[in-house]
Amino acid sequence: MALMPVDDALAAVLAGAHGLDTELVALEDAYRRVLARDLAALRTQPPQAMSAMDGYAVRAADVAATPATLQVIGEIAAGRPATIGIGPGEALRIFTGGVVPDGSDAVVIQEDTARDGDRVTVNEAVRPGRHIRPAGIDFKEGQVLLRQGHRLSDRDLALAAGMNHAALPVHRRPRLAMLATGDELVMPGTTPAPGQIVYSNGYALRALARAEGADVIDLGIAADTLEATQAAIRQARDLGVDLLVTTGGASAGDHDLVKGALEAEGTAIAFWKIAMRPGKPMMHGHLGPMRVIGLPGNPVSSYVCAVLFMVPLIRALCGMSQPRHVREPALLGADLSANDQREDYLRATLSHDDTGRQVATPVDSQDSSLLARLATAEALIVRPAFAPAASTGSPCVILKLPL
Ligand SMILES: Nc1nc2c(c(=O)[nH]1)N[C@H]1C(S)=C(S)[C@@H](COP(=O)(O)OP(=O)(O)OC[C@H]3O[C@@H](n4cnc5c(N)ncnc54)[C@H](O)[C@@H]3O)O[C@H]1N2
Ligand code: MOO
Repeated sequence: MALMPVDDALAAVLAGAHGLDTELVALEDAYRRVLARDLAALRTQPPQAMSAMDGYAVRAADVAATPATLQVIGEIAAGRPATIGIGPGEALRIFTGGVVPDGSDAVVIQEDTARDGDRVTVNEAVRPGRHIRPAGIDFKEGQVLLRQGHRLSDRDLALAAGMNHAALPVHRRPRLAMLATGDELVMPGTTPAPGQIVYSNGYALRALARAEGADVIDLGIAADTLEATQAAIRQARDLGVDLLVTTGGASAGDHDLVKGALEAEGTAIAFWKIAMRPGKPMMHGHLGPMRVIGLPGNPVSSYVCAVLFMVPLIRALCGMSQPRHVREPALLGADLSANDQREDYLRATLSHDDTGRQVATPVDSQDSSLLARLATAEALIVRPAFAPAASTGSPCVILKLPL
């Protein structure tokens, strides 16, 4: 198969991927979940005009000339509206959040008054409306404030609460199974024998998948045999997961068995090998309703491919209306040579120049096995295929990595 352009590969991965079933979750559990329908306010906020300050509810006309002395006829606290209104020459003591009484059109802050028994002298004039939050200034009943396909931020939860929703309709989390391959892999904390490698990829990938909203099942490490790899693939299928992510065994060597094992289990491979660096041997397919992403084994390759393909796919299955990454402009912090036919994703650190513009500087080695450089990187510089040489300070496009 020919190398597939990155854009085409992403389109293939996202084809037909939509939000999964809808479930109702308590507001407390809805952080970063994706709304399954538009959300309208169940109430008007504030429901009545309210004072923004502690002071006195007055008629602005009564205090147009100062000092003006008014009769204090009662008190209003938040949650305890007055049963009376004010007439000419009258004021009501009011506290922040108190409902502005009938007859009043302004609030004078207490710092601008002098109280003497049941009389108050106002020393500063106020214009009508001063320190009053009109009814509905935040939002009105029926107003749609949060849209289907939107991932809920912390502020959105407060807004939804203010709208009087105790539970929210969201798409269920995609279920993702992660399978590593490689006889050479041993778990962190053990003593590797000569030639063995500590298993690392899965820790980043599972954290990334969970942060994007997936429920992740770890299928561990399959031995480098077709039987073991096929058995693990069947296990994922039988678990009914939405997405199987494999790492390693994706390229052309005698021990790279993932594609063959997937095909032997009946997976329809949509593509294998992408015109990108790192990550060329990535593959994607469907085994019945289960989607499969086969990531390369090199730690950087697996991570970059996961960011570029697994993350948008999880977002789409979570129901996000805009699952793709947002790219940003930056300036190059180093000279780059001309690129070849593979779109390049260079690990880079970020800084700012003295005018505040973002500068992306590639880390000193781009080898796809280098975990330490990957951990230092804050962004990927995206270089199109056949991009000409570019010098320090010239514009580039970046994709920020998760913090
Ligand atoms: N003749 C060719 N050789 C290779 C090609 C090619 O096109 N022709 N492609 C190269 C590229 S590009 C990549 S990327 C790698 C990816 O190969 P695999 O997906 O088959 O990965 P493995 O061989 O299984 O592993 C590569 C490397 O990464 C280590 N690894 C694997 N899994 C993990 C893990 N979970 N944690 C830590 N390290 C892991 C593994 O031990 C190997 O060192 O292929 C090139 N070869
Ligand atoms: O894609 Mo490989 O990741 O170039 O090493």
